[in-house]
Amino acid sequence: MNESSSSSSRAMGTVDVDQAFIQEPEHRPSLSIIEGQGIPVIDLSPVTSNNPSLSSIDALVKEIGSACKEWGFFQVTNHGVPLSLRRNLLEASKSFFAQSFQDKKKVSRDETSASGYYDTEHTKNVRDWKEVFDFLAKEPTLFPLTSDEHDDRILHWTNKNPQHPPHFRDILKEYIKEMEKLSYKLLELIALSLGLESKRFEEFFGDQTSFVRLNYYPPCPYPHLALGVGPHKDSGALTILDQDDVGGLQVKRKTHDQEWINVEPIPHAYIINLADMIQVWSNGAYESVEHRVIVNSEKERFSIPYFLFPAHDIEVKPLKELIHEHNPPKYRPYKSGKFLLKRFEGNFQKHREENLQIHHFKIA
Ligand SMILES: O=C(O)CCC(=O)C(=O)O
Ligand SMILES: [Fe+2]
Repeated sequence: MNESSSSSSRAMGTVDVDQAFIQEPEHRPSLSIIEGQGIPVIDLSPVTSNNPSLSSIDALVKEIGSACKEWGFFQVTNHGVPLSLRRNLLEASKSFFAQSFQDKKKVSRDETSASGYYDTEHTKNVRDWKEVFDFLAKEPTLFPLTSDEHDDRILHWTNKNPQHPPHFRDILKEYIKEMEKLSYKLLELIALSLGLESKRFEEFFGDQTSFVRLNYYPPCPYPHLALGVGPHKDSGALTILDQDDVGGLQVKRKTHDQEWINVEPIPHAYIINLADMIQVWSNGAYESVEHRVIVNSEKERFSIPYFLFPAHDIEVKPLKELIHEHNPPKYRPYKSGKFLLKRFEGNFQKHREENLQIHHFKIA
């Protein structure tokens, strides 16, 4: 966290608490451990090995379908992403965040591009206890200038490229290639599990606006009051997350009790979560699930999500194959890029109004 973050602090008990980080009482985490069955762990070898049998792929599609329905969150093993590349990226991330604030600020995000460093993200209007570096999958990434539906002006976003650590850009580029491969495999499995043609989702991702995020959660002196990331749903298609061995990610269980469940770190696995657009495309058959990150008073934590987003001008709406007389569309169409801009605009200060969410597009 930068030095200016304490400028608005006031004393609360013995710790100096910056009010911008403080969650409303209902969102403050209980730090006791919740026992319970964790999210499913799925072996992807039927689609990553050389000679898969058709029956093993069928079984995998069924497993993915149940995980999507029951949890919206699962972990995958044997996903094909080289471990050495993941280690290199994690080391590069640690070495980037270990620099001084002045050095990190040299690659700050600004209005010319969403790529870069910042430590001021707000989720639902409360400041997150974390630092971030975002890197776009495509260069340039085309994105609307404003959220106004009638404004056709487009920006060409490019990446911010830190001088340190060396090869930062090359490692990220290589990592993005792997994420693209894995995300297309997952989209195929999800399409098949919904009874769709396997490549059904691919057309949305030609000019994709996906990005990799490096998250750094410093130790936090008041983990009972703040969160690394407040409760939210991801707004793209899906997210592929690499987390280190510290833990802190929690997912809201879909059963009636709505408990927060810890997502236990499993060495070498990836966490997959469905995001808002899969919910709309599937007409609510699958749902985007709420999750959050709790912080730790002693340990720092690193995580690396890859957010898969379609092209900015894709109109997101329930897929026609899934719509029929007894299953009419449950969501109004929206333009991917305009929706995201409206949502970001709402993320900037702490105020009580809810920022734009997918349920605002629900047809009553
Ligand atoms: O750090 C994590 O484990 C998850 C972060 C997250 O949910 C997000 O950045 O959207
Ligand atoms: Fe998230």
